[in-house]
Amino acid sequence: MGIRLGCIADDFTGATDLANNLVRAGMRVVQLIDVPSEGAGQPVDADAVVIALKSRTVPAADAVEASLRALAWLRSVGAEQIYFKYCSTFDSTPAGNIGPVTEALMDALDADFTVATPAFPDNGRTVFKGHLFVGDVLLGESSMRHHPLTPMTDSNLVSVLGAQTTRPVGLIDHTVVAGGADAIRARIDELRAEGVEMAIADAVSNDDLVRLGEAVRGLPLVTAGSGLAIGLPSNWGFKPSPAAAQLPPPGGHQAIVSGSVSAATNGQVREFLRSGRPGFSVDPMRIAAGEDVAGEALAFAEAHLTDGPVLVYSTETPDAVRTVQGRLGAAEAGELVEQTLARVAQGLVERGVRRLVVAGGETSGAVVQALGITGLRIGPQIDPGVPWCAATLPDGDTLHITLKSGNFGGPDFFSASFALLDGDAS
Ligand SMILES: Nc1ncnc2c1ncn2[C@@H]1O[C@H](COP(=O)(O)OP(=O)(O)O)[C@@H](O)[C@H]1O
Ligand SMILES: O=C(O)[C@@H](O)C(=O)COP(=O)(O)O
Repeated sequence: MGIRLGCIADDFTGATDLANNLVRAGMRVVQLIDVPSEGAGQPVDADAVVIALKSRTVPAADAVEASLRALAWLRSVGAEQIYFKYCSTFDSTPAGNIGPVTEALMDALDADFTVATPAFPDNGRTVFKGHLFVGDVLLGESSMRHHPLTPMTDSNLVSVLGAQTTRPVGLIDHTVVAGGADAIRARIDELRAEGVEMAIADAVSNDDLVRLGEAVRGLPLVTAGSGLAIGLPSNWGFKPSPAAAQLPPPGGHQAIVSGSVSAATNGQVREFLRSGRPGFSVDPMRIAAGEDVAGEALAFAEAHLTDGPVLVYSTETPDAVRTVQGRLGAAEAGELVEQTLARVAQGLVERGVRRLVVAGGETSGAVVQALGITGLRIGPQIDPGVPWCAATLPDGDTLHITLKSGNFGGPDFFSASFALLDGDAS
């Protein structure tokens, strides 16, 4: 059996989130970090392949180029349908990258229609009348309005996507979705006849995603958060399986590296420190001043690693982040912090850490690249959208790693993740 679903994820936490939902719906999934170099990685023994890119916040032309390279590779291994995965909060700007990447993939696949839905009800992301809700509030009223790189102030996804593409954008609203796959297909035909090429699809429950999944069977391209993955595997006869993939037994020291500035991560960092666990705060202004902040963080960690998990974090409140960005520039501050945290992660692994939690999508990209990881095996789910994974380090050792999306996970996520790993795999 060949590759059924070929997936292109625009960040690394998003990729494991998607892989996790596919595994739980019964597919065997291989997750690759970036596009394999020519000739590498074939043949692939899996039902789905997820290629993790770091393309969410790069210039649109670079995101398009990387996504088309990923597409070419996925087609070379025979993928039957392509899934472009973006954030469940539709993180993007008027310049992209969701619109431009979708257009480029449609052109390359000769696709005249695709759907777009970031809905992920298990994590409180629902779409109704084209408007995205985060928990009980509209996207534009949620903490995402303060995001450092992709502030989301408009909740109407038809207009958000419309601003990023020259193609007409329509809506498959909830009345249609509730009517089932035939009704959705009829609406798609109607939109096509009107010249619409992309449509935001409403979904407020997993049942809606299952109905949508059935309806988009046969479309060459679908675009979504990770939620739609719940509804696709059954198109090929895969059955949901609560038994997440087994990972090898864990060992080694435990650490957390957090560069996420999302509201949920702020709460998780506060909770970890409140419970008396050790944490080292990384100050971007000190990095910019040329101080050896990574070295200090590693010396701190080394003194505590034998007593349990240690946290190294740059996580700060939106006000503090804005102040730093005002002084250094948003992109420059982000880059400085990402590179420092990536060096810290490398140093932690050199000091025997083999169970590592990383918080934040951009941060995870920097860390995984610095560690030389090329693929991940998906293990048990800690919280919706966040699985433990196993990676092989360049020296052959196994690292258990979880890449936590900024706004995912309960307040005690850090402690709970280590407890789950030890309970599950020991
Ligand atoms: N204290 C800080 N000041 C300014 N920028 C920061 C700070 N801490 C982290 N950042 C940057 O903010 C961005 C956070 O993005 P990401 O890692 O995707 O997490 P999230 O989206 O959950 O906030 C990264 O580029 C990170 O380097
Ligand atoms: O879809 C989602 O919300 C996540 O999979 C995701 O992509 C989150 O990104 P970060 O908040 O940047 O971790």
